[in-house]
Amino acid sequence: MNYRFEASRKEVSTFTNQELRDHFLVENIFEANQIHLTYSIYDRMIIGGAMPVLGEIKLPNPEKLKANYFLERRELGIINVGGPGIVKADGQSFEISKLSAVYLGKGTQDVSFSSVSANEPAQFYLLSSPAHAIYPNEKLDRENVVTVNVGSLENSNHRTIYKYIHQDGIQSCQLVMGLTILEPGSIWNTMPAHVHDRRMEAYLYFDVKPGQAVLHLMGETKETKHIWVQNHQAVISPPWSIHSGAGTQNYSFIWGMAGENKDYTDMDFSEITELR
Ligand SMILES: O=C[C@H](O)[C@@H](O)CC(=O)C(=O)O
Ligand SMILES: [Zn+2]
Repeated sequence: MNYRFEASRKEVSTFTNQELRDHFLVENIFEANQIHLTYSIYDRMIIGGAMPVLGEIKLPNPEKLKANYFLERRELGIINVGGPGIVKADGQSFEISKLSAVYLGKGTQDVSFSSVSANEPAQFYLLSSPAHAIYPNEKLDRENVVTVNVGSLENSNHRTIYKYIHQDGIQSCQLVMGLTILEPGSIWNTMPAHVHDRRMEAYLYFDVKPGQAVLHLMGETKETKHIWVQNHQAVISPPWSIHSGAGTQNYSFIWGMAGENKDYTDMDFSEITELR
């Protein structure tokens, strides 16, 4: 498991492109038959991916957690962005196709991942935050997810927000998770930009078409920075940072947060004309 420590606002404002990438970009999420995990010190979120091709892969118990098992003091949100796959949790089996999700609560001991077909491997995106209470393990199929249609083609930000784990959805201790799909011709996510000092956020960009990329924006409103992000790469957003992006074409991304509250609408917006 990789570690990503904090960087101050002042420090970030002086970062070179490479330093910015080293701190905030997670390049390796999905690798055949592997689980990759990155531990961010921001709200102690673990960001990762599991891509089983042949057989099962187990959720490990990284030494750094000093736990008896991964979910001893944590909860886990899983969204599949690949082919149909199976999540096994203490003997219970959840089959999920693309864009369906599973929540696993604190106390779940044995977790493993497999694909229905090696020709179309599942790609499970993983987000885990510390948990103090047990909430039931649950699956949510894509067709049952609460959606909100926002933005407009005129503003190049027409998109649908799918909310999975949040105040009024799957219950969790602090994890909030969902995804956003941009319509063809729309490229901007989260514009007007916002911050929520109360929660960190992480993004996984997916369904970025071959040859295309996303310009992810971060930093303070008056000191913005950018990172070019490829398909299936993730970015970590500190609680004080904006998180927004413009693609060279439409794309999708999974967002996830942890912190003070699970209120999706708790955002402090910036005026677009205030951005620097
Ligand atoms: O705090 C919420 C997150 O930043 C995202 O859900 C925003 C988003 O998906 C969008 O506006 O496109
Ligand atoms: Zn946000």
